[in-house]
Amino acid sequence: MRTAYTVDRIRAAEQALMAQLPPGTLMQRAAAGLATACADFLGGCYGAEVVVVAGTGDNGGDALYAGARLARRGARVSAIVLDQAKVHRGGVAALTTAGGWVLAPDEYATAIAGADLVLDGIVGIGGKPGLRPPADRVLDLVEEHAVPVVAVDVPSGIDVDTGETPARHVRAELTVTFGAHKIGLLVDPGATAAGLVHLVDIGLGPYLGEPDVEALQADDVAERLPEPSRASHKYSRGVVGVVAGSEQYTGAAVLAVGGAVAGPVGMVRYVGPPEPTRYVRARWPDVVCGEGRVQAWVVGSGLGDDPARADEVRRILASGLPVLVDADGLRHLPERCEGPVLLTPHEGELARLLGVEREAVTARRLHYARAAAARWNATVLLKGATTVVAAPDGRVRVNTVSVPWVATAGSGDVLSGVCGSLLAAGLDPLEAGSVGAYLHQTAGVLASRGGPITADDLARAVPAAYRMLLGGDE
Ligand SMILES: NC(=O)C1=CN([C@@H]2O[C@H](COP(=O)(O)OP(=O)(O)OC[C@H]3O[C@@H](n4cnc5c(N)ncnc54)[C@H](OP(=O)(O)O)[C@@H]3O)[C@@H](O)[C@H]2O)[C@@H](O)CC1
Ligand SMILES: Nc1ncnc2c1ncn2[C@@H]1O[C@H](COP(=O)(O)OP(=O)(O)O)[C@@H](O)[C@H]1O
Ligand SMILES: [K+]
Repeated sequence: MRTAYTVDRIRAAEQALMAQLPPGTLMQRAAAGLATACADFLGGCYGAEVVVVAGTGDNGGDALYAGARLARRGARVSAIVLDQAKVHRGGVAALTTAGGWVLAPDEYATAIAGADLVLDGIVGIGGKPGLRPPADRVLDLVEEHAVPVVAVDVPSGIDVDTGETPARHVRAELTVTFGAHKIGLLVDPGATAAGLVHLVDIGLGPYLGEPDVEALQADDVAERLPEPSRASHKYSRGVVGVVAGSEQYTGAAVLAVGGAVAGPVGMVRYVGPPEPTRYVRARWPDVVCGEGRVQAWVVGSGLGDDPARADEVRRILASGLPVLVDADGLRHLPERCEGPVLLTPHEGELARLLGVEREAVTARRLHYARAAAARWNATVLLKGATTVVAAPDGRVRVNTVSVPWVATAGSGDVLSGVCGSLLAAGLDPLEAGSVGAYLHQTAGVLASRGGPITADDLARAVPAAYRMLLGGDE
């Protein structure tokens, strides 16, 4: 499990650990891990040109000490000191002792133009969002010359606790973070600004407590994927009912059912009008069409605006059974949901639900997913490159495994079927949403292999992704 914490929790853990260690120990641990990661990134130190950008706090200190280590290993390391009066003095002394040097302002442009790597030590967890002068001017040069950036702890300028980027910020190829992941490294748009994230263990683990945000990894997903036993029969494995598609949107029915049959349930029921029913029957002889007992429902994709279907959605939501509500179904939510409910909006749908602009949701994904979960007393899965799943009790999971080819028409319909199948097999909405999102994107990786895919390809790849995660034969 990848776990992320607020800045306050990380600071508290740091205090507890520091009280037991000689001064400066944690910074040296951080700098050593950072220097090793930079050397790996560069593919060797000797002769590499590295520019350290050091702000006024300990983040600058980490960057300078790492620069000193790289200089000792043969790199040519210079430093841009953003404020001479407040810079970490020990860090500057270590760098110059190791053969590095501090640049004069008229040398910045040439040094950055010739750099193989810029180390962003502008601000870390003590930073407020945005970049003050002269950091912004230095970043102009870095972007102009397209120099790769390794961010120290976090990409400077992001909101570390939320992943929001309300102002100018660094875009890194790699972020080397210390002690624990910060929430803003896992949630977009901060996650995108961070690039790849490498965690350096500095010993905070025993002091961190419960995480604020979690991200499942392959072994966590494998543990959670339901598997039948010798005693299983089709009903004990779970039955999922799908209410999706209409005369106009027949594809939504086929794709949502496609996701459901690819999941762990023993049986799928489809309930819908004649035309989509014909398509579903033709495609899956194993799907039972018509009402009947189920353990969970998937409702909403491609329903259109038929009032009879809206009543059906309301009736299902009032049943107390686990329900996944997607797309058009989201227009028929009660004032507050009862029972286990998983809502799966994309940003536009969540914006409409909450009466805000889509851009606001894009900018504040964690905030609005949490707000909607609290407002409707339901788990909210906000789709996108980093999917956020927020439960009404405050727990949050994000899915950071993704492939952009999955952003294709009908892909969300497949996701609804996959997550609904997991709900019917007994997972609670937070588990079903987070496991389903991981499974769906893993199917995308397998189906795509670097090229375009259709939603149908995605559904067909879900069983292979399931098998791979369980450690079965390829
Ligand atoms: N936690 C841990 O376990 C460990 C932490 N370690 C390291 O310490 C880092 C935290 O260091 P930190 O507390 O000194 O704060 P830091 O992030 O350097 O920035 C504060 C300074 O920046 C300034 N400033 C603020 N906003 C700004 C902006 N937008 N643009 C420009 N400047 C801005 C702010 O100025 P002020 O607002 O006070 O005027 C203040 O002077 C942490 O990220 C990690 O790298 C490791 O060494 C070891 C283990
Ligand atoms: N950039 C991206 N990278 C990976 N997956 C993405 C990206 N953007 C969207 N997705 C995924 O694609 C699916 C799109 O769903 P949705 O917006 O409902 O589309 P549709 O309504 O056409 O089915 C979701 O699972 C979402 O998480
Ligand atoms: K930084």
